[in-house]
Amino acid sequence: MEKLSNADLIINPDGSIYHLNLLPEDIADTVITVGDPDRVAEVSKHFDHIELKKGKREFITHTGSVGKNRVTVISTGIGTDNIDIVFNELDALVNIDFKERTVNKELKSLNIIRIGTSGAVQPDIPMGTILASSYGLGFDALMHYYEQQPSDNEQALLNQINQHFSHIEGINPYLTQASEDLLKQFAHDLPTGITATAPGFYAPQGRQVRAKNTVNNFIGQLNSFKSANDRITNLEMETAGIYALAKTLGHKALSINAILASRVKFEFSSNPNAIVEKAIQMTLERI
Ligand SMILES: O=P(O)(O)O[C@H]1O[C@H](CO)[C@@H](O)[C@H]1O
Ligand SMILES: O=c1cc[nH]c(=O)[nH]1
Repeated sequence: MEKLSNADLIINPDGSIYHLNLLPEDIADTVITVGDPDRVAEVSKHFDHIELKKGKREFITHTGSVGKNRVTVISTGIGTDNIDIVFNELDALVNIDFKERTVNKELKSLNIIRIGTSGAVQPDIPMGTILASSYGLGFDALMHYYEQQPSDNEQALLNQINQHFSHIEGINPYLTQASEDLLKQFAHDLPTGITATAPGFYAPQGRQVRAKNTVNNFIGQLNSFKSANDRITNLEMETAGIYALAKTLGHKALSINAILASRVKFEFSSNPNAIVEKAIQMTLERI
């Protein structure tokens, strides 16, 4: 079996993976990802027991238990460039033999749930809503570097989306569906919709402060997309990369969004922590 080189798979002298600073035994099969490193403790404060706290850069990890379930919570930082690092390294921890530098014969599939913050682009989704992403729609470039095999359903929906956005130069989105199993377990009673993942917070999410935007009324262009059963509900910066890389690597993923902003009503929450806390409690109760 082909060995992975020292430059492709970087293992620290203590046997941990390069950026996450974790050993294979440090992570559970259920992994919660959050963007903000400070949110890791906000999740693990609800654990019945914490067995491990580690970190490096923006990647903070706590592993512990919720009832009988072992759970890891890890921060990704902001953006799909960080998702590239976190997901490849989480996968390496469970699917690569670090001593032999070879891929394991039997591959493990993790259950990965993001608890993130997001802005709504539809007028009927108010601030404070907890919403699950039925699909992740990536306006960033991450997945153009990986081979993908969209399902017929994903390809058909992406074709309609491409047509809708065809007049905007330089946009070439990718689309991946949520894990149906995780949707059933965590989000059967939540509103759902397509989550658009942007490669930035300001102009890439239609915000204008001082620098001038090239795309006019991006929010209007997002919320006017309609197919038979699907519409774009919200904007953030990681979900599409998470769904696409998880699928590529054989893991299940679901994104739970705490809606902090209504982009159509020009509102941003004055108490974002309360909305995030609601999303955390709801997710942990369903593990
Ligand atoms: O609160 P998190 O999980 O970081 O998610 C959202 O908040 C950040 C921007 O403020 C981006 O990472 C976006 O995806
Ligand atoms: O509007 C928002 C709110 C949170 N996170 C984002 O990326 N966008």
